[in-house]
Amino acid sequence: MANDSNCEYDDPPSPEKTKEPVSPLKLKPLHANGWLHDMKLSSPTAALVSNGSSGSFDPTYRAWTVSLMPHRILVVAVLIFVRGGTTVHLLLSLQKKYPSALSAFDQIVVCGKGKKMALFLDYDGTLSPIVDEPDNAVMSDQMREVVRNAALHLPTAIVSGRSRDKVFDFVKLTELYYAGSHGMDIMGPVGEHDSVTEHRRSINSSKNQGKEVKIFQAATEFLPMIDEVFRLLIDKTKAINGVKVENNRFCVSVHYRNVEEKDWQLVAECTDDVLKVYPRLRLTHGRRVVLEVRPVIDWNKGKAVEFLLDSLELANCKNVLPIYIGDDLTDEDAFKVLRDDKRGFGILVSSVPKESHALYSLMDPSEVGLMTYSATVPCYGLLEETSDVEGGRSIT
Ligand SMILES: O=P(O)(O)OC[C@H]1O[C@H](O[C@H]2O[C@H](CO)[C@@H](O)[C@H](O)[C@H]2O)[C@H](O)[C@@H](O)[C@@H]1O
Repeated sequence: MANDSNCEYDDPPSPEKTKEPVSPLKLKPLHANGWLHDMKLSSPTAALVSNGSSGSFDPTYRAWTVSLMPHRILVVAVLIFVRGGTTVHLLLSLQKKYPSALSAFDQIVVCGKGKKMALFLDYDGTLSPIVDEPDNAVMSDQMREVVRNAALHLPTAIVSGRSRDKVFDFVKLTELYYAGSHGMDIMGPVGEHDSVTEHRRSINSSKNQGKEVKIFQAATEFLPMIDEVFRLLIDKTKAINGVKVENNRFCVSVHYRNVEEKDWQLVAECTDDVLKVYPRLRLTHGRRVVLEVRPVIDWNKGKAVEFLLDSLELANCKNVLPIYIGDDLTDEDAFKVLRDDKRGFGILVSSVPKESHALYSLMDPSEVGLMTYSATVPCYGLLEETSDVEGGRSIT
C-alpha cells in the first residue's frame, strides 16, 4: 500500500540493534524547511483543498469508499484475507479502496464468524471529535456507553498518543486496557505465554480502582529526558502565539493548529533546535497539525497491539479477529501489523480520501460509535455471544 507523502514510516534503528544511539535527524536530515512542507500538507485546510471537498456526498470520497470489486467477490476476498490467503491479500491491496465499515458490516460479520473479537480504539479523532484545544477533547456520554458495552463483551483497549492518565481522565472506564504515549505505557493483564519478553523494560503490578493491574512501560529510562525536553520546548516556543506543548509522559506533542501559518517555520525551527542535542529522541509528524517528540526505540502502536494480543493470550490463536479503529498516521503501524498478520484489520477514520494500511473506513467519530455499537450489541441478531469463550467474544 502506498503511504501518505508526509508520513515518516521508516522506523529508526532501535538502540538495541545499534552500538551508539543514532539520531534519525542525522540519518534523515529533517530540516525545518522539510518540516514546514509537511506541516502545510497535513493541515486540515490543505487536505480539503487537495481533495476538493469531503463527506459522503462528495464524489471523490464516495469513490474512495466504494470497492472496485463486486460485492460478492469482496466478501470472499475479505474472508480468505483474514484466513491468510496471500493472493487475495494482494488483490485487496490492489483495489486500493476503503469500503465503509458500516456498509460492509455484513462482510465483517462473515469474517468474524466463530472468532474471538478484540477491539482497539484510538482516542483523538476516533472516540472524540478533533477540537482546537487539546484539553477540551471530551468524549460524549453516549460514546462512553458504547465503549463500556464493547468492553463488557470483548477485550477492548484504548491506544493513544496521549499519556495514559490523561486518556483515562477523558474515557473514565475501568473496564478497558489503556496504552498511552503511543503504546509506550500499557496498563492491563500480562499472560503467561509472553513472547515479547525482550521488550519488557519493566512490569509492575499495582492497584488501580481497587483492581490488580499490570503496567508495562517500554521507555522508562527516557522519562527524565522527556521532562527536560518538554520544559525546553515550552521555553523555546513561548514567544510564538498559539503554540501548545503537551507532555504525554513518554513523548511530547508540539501543537501548531492555532499558530498562524506564517509562524509554522518558526515552530519547526525551534523544535528542531531543541532536538539537535538529543540524539536519542526523534521527531515524527502527525496527520493532525502536531509534531511528536519520542524516544528512538523500536516501539509504536503496532507493537502495543501485538503486546496486548499476546498478554490476552490471543496472539497465537487463529480464532481471533482483532479490529483497530484510528484516524492518525501513528495508527498506521497498528493497521500494518493486523494487515501483515492477515488476522484482523484496521478501520481508518477519515472524511477525506487517504492512503492507508487499513482495510475499511469510517467517516467520523459518530460512525465509530455506530460501528462499535452494531458490532457489540447482540440484539441486532448479527452477533451472538457464546458462553465458552474467555478473554474474547465469539461471533456465532
Ligand atoms: O493517538 P491519539 O489518541 O489520536 O492522540 C494523538 C494526539 O491527539 C491530540 O491531539 C490531536 O487532537 C486535539 C484535540 O482534538 C487537537 O487539538 C490536536 O490538533 C490534534 O493533534 C493530543 O493532544 C496529542 O497529544 C496526541 O498526540
